[in-house]
Amino acid sequence: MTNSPNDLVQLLKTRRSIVARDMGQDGPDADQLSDILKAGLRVPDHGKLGPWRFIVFEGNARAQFGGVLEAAYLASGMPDEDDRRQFERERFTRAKAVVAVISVVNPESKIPEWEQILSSGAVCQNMLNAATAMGLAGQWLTEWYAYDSMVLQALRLHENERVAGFMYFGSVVTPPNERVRPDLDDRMSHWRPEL
Ligand SMILES: Cc1cc2nc3c(=O)[nH]c(=O)nc-3n(C[C@H](O)[C@H](O)[C@H](O)COP(=O)(O)O)c2cc1C
Repeated sequence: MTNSPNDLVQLLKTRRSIVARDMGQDGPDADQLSDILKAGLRVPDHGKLGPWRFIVFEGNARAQFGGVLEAAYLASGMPDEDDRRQFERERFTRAKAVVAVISVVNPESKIPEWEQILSSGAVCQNMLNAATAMGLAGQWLTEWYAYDSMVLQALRLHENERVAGFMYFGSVVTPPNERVRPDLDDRMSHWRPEL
C-alpha cells in the first residue's frame, strides 16, 4: 500500500506484473475494481475526448466469454485439442476480473489519432499501478484474441475501436521475481546543439 509520495515513486520504480496464470481469485472486490477503473479514467487526454471505454468481465461472464474464445480459436484453424479448448474456455477465469480497455478513436477530431491511442495506453498503465498500489495482482495482456475478428465482433467493437489491452486483476499468491530492466544510461541522452 502507498502512503506517501515517496512510497508512490518507490512503487513505480519497483512495480511488477503478476502473470495471469499465477493470480489468485481473492480480489479485487467491487470497491477496489471501481477505484481501479476510476484511476484508469484519470489519464492525460488531449482535447478531453475520453477516447476509451471499458468492458468488464466478472463472475459467470468470464466463463461465458470463454465460449467465444474457444469458438474463435477453433475457427482460426488452430489444432482442435481438448486441453487447448479447455484452456480457451477458462482463459478469463484465471483472474477475478478482466477489463477490456477499448481505444475509441475520433477520426473527426483535430487531436492526432496517435495521441488518442497513446491515452488508452495510459489508461491501462494507470489501472495496473492502482491495482499494484492496492497490493493486488495485475497483468496487461493482448494475446491472440485482441486481434481476432470473431472476438472483436463478440465484443461489439465499432470500426474506430481497438483493444488496447485485456487487464487481468486478481490476488498475489507468490511475490514475483525481478525482471531484467533497461539501464537508464542506455536509454537516455541529453540534447545539445550541433557544433
Ligand atoms: C500492449 C501490451 C500487450 C501485452 N501483451 C502481452 C501478451 O499478450 N502476453 C504476455 O506474456 N505479455 C504481454 N505484455 C507484457 C506484460 O503485460 C508484462 O509487461 C510482462 O509480463 C512483464 O512484466 P512487468 O510488467 O513486470 O515488466 C503486454 C504488454 C503490453 C504493454
